[in-house]
Amino acid sequence: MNDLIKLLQNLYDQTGQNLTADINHVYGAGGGLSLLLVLVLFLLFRKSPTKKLETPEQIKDQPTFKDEVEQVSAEIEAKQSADEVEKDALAKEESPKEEPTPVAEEKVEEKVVEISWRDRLRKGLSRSSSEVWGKIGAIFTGKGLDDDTLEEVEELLYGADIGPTIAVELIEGLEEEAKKDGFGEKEFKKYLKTFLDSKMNGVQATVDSDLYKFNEANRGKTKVIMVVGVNGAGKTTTIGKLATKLTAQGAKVVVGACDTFRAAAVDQLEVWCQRAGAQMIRAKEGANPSGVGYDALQTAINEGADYCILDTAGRLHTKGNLMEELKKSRDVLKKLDDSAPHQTLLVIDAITGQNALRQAEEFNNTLGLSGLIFTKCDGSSKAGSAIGIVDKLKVPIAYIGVGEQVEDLNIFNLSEYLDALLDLE
Ligand SMILES: Nc1nc2c(ncn2[C@@H]2O[C@H](COP(=O)(O)OP(=O)(O)OP(=O)(O)O)[C@@H](O)[C@H]2O)c(=O)[nH]1
Repeated sequence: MNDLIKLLQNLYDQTGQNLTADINHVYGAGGGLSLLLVLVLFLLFRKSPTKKLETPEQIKDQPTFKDEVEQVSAEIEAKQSADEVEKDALAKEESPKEEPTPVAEEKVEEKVVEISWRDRLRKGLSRSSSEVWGKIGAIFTGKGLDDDTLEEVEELLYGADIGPTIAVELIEGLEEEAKKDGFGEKEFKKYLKTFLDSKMNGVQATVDSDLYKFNEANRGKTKVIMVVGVNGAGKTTTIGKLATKLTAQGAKVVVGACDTFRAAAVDQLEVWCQRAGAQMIRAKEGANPSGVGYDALQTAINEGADYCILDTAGRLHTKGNLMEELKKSRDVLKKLDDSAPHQTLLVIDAITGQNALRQAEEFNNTLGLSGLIFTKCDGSSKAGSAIGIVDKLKVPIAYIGVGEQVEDLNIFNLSEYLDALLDLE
């Protein structure tokens, strides 16, 4: 106690207080210190209150210091990654919007089955080939012809739609040929090809090549093609295909929709022209067919088009007034170009058979045809009718159609046609 009194007196002296330390001062200082200690402890306990643990489970579950450290670390990590996400998002917002990376176009393996023209033609003429020419050929067995089989051949040839004149000539020749030893089906077909070729090739050589191939040297010299035929022969479809073939070669094409009777025909033509990239001129209100033809040619000349193709309304060759109207439509073109039309093409549906000759004769008498287009050879066994018309009228076949696609129309090649018709390799 004396030591404490001394310690207190020293403290008074050093701090310059004029006091005398005694036992009461020691008790007072001790009480003050105790109070200070209690206060410190109270504050400490209030800052980190401890939970009152009641059950053994609670005690067991009470997080240890290690747990707390791990939890705090996890919280810090979570906070850091949240900050990073937020930072990234902010950076993205601030940076100019990135264009989405174009997804590489998936290459769809499209199996485009390319069918050659030769195959299309053979397929198209297969009915004529098997139902007509195959049957006739099968009669020739290499053992000559007796009267009965000759009669059978005659009958089939007359029904082959090649026309009676050619049929008679053929039979006369065949009577002689069939006497030769070993004159079988193969020989018959070869003989037939030579015969038909000799009948047609002179006429076929007169087709104007401008119909097939656009000649750059003729750029801007509008070639006028007038397309005529009976209803539904395939005029509009053929014009669509033809326009497509010419524009594909770089030619500028104007098409005149001169069918003022059937609005659907004009709409159908418009679809073809849009696809082909050709300009179509349609009738102004109340216009007549000659007027549309005139307008179309005027446009074609003004715009330096290479071709002006005129689609006329279908008409029966037996209707005199309608045939006269066609003549008027043709003549009005001469006011703009006295050499127009440069081509007048008759579209013939192969199904027509022998009646096609009558049609062709009437149209030829009225307009003077420069070419024929045989359509729908795929749906008929009468594709042979083309032969009789060429021989009789001396008008060549310019194109042949064997289906509804653009690829189904092609230049008429005599040798190819006869090979397909007679099923020769
Ligand atoms: N199978 C087949 N169908 C064809 C061919 N050519 C045209 N057609 C179809 O024949 C139908 C008549 O063809 P269009 O072109 O409208 O005939 P159009 O002569 O213009 O007819 P109109 O305007 O009524 O005189 C259409 O359904 C064509 O798709 C062909 O070569 N083969």
